[in-house]
Amino acid sequence: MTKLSVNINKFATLRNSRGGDNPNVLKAALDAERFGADGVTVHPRPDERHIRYSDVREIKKAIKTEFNIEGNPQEQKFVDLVLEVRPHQVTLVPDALVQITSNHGWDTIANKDYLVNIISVFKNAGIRTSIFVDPDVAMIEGAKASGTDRIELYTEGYAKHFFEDKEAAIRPYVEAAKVANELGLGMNAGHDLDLQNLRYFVQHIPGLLEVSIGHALVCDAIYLGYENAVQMYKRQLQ
Ligand SMILES: CC(=O)[C@@H](O)[C@H](O)COP(=O)(O)O
Ligand SMILES: NCC(=O)COP(=O)(O)O
Repeated sequence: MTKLSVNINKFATLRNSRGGDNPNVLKAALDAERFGADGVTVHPRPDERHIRYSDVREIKKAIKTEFNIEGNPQEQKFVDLVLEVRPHQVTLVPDALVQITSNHGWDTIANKDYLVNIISVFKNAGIRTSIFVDPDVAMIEGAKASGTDRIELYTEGYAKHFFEDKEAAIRPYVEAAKVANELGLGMNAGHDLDLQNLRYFVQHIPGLLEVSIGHALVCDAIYLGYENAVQMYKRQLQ
């Protein structure tokens, strides 16, 4: 069954908005796993707008399920943090500092040499690697050449068009998944997945190992309760 990794970035957004420690980010991570999540994801951005490097170190000491750290390895301090903390998985995301959120995958062809090198650094440290990619067959093939363990399909395009034409919205992802499975690439997915679009996605993407979900889940938790929200997302994966 596809695993759920809860991205707790937005708990940190709320905490930072008042300069205190409420909500406590470590508690959000531990509660996610207590409520049934299979893992926790954080995305410490260079400006620490939400998750701080100190949060990452604190969570690593206490987490019992899978820890996934996302970020851009072109920031040396991100590489240093990941090698220090050694999470189960690192997900490489090609975000520029100025981006409000992640909005594209790697050009795995243009960045092949760079990705081969940085992926080997993390793999040699015993950390599973995943790279954020668009549902583009050429990029999936390029990901295989990079030596990464997994890809993470960037699902904003699917979410954006889900209600207007879900068959069309899922089509590129089905194609990408077919190639990833043929190449023996592990497959994760994430970005803008929610309670409305998640089940259809999981039903149509064979071999999907993990979804990482944050923004919508935290928004749902405000209205439905955090424990209830985590369990509602888990039920979408059954
Ligand atoms: C890689 C990805 O799609 C998400 O983890 C995204 O990075 C969320 O980042 P924000 O929480 O800063 O929007
Ligand atoms: N990798 C995707 C992720 O961790 C969460 O993305 P979102 O659900 O906050 O859009």
